[in-house]
Amino acid sequence: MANYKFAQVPAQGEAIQFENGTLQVPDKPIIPFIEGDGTGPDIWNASQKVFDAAVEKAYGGQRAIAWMEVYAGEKAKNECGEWLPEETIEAFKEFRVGIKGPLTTPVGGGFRSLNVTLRQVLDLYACVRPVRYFNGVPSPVREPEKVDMVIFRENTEDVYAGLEWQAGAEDTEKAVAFFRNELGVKILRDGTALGLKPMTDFGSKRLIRKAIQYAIQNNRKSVTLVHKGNIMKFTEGAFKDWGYELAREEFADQVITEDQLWDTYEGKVPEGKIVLKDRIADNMFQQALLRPNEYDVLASPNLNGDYLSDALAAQVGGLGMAPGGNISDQYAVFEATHGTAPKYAGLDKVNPSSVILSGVMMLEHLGWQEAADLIIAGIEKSIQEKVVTYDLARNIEGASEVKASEFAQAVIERM
Ligand SMILES: NC(=O)C1=CN([C@@H]2O[C@H](COP(=O)(O)OP(=O)(O)OC[C@H]3O[C@@H](n4cnc5c(N)ncnc54)[C@H](OP(=O)(O)O)[C@@H]3O)[C@@H](O)[C@H]2O)C=CC1
Ligand SMILES: O=C(O)CCC(=O)C(=O)O
Ligand SMILES: [Mg+2]
Repeated sequence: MANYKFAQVPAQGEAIQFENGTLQVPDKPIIPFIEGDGTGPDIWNASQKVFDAAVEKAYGGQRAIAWMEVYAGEKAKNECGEWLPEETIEAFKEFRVGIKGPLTTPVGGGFRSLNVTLRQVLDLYACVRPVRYFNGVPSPVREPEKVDMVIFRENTEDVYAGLEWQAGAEDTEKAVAFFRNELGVKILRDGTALGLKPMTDFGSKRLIRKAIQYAIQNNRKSVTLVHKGNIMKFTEGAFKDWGYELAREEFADQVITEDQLWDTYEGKVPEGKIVLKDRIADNMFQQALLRPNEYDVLASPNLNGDYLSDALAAQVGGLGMAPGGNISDQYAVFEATHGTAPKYAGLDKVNPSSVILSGVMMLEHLGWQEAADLIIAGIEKSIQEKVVTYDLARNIEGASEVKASEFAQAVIERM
């Protein structure tokens, strides 16, 4: 076991193991969690109660989560003297499955995103963000029930990797000189800033593989590659090409392309096949609004996936309803799609459903489906009875607006 200086390892729990490619989950797994910055503590406190109540109700004490707080962000800076102690990363490795609240990232300077760092150092290569509609949630679109998509966003590469050089810095000038003199790039202005957009077949294919496997295992209809390959030909265009190549190499029996669908199958999807499509990203944003029922699993490079996540979340009620998980073959750290929503920090106000639903994904990942189902039932009933937080209440007539903690209690009472 790693040597923990700040975190306390719970005495009554065991580590999840990974054997022969699968998780071995004990009845009392130790699950590390990061509370998060801003609204993080409010949401976490509400969510944790829901998880414990659901597990208790589903398994009558035979199973329980042994929570282990680990530190990152402002709390870590205050209590451990650093933003992301090494032991936090060690804990997510040692215990394999964890959950986190949002962490603040300064804009335009300061430290790099701790969220992105965690994804990179743990190599959590797939950011999985399901977008589904709960009956009764107010939405800006006419038929939100048609939205049922799962975003698989590449999580380790692309401009999101944070490889940037500041305007005027010595290294930047060297790089600019290299591009001008060695590669003949004429259009770089003096004083330019630079960023790199690294993308590989390895990184793209493992993400697209996970998306296709998910589609097969969950009887989904299609996987759409979302790219800007007309403009960024060798990065985003290659993402698309690598996706089709992967489908040919590894999923020839299960996947047909959209061209094959029309050329060979006259538009009728053969039983048991998944259609692989691609859309240029700007078009995809309007397709998602106008024809959401034609889209199902989406696979995209990192930045497109970031934008798509918030845009699609809006269609089903907003970021308060948007869960996610960062998943690799061995490790997983679940987290909501949204950030710290700082203006609401400490008000016990924002919607904890995002983190509660991220916990549902975590329980499903552990194979604890019964507990996950109880939570979904509790959320559905609370919303049907119009017991909701401010974000939904502001657009539901006759709603009872409750605080984050009260919403969690309402879910527990309705499980
Ligand atoms: N994974 C992570 O940890 C992430 C961290 N961040 C970081 O968070 C910080 C703030 O980012 P910002 O751009 O303001 O984006 P946020 O996602 O934090 O908030 C944007 C808006 O979304 C709504 N919202 C967010 N969460 C909830 C919720 N739980 N319930 C209801 N509504 C919600 C609020 O809308 P309204 O104002 O309409 O009420 C809020 O003002 C930044 O430092 C950013 O880098 C951002 C994204 C992810
Ligand atoms: O790390 C951050 O601050 C932002 C991350 C983000 O927006 C996301 O992952 O969706
Ligand atoms: Mg985002």
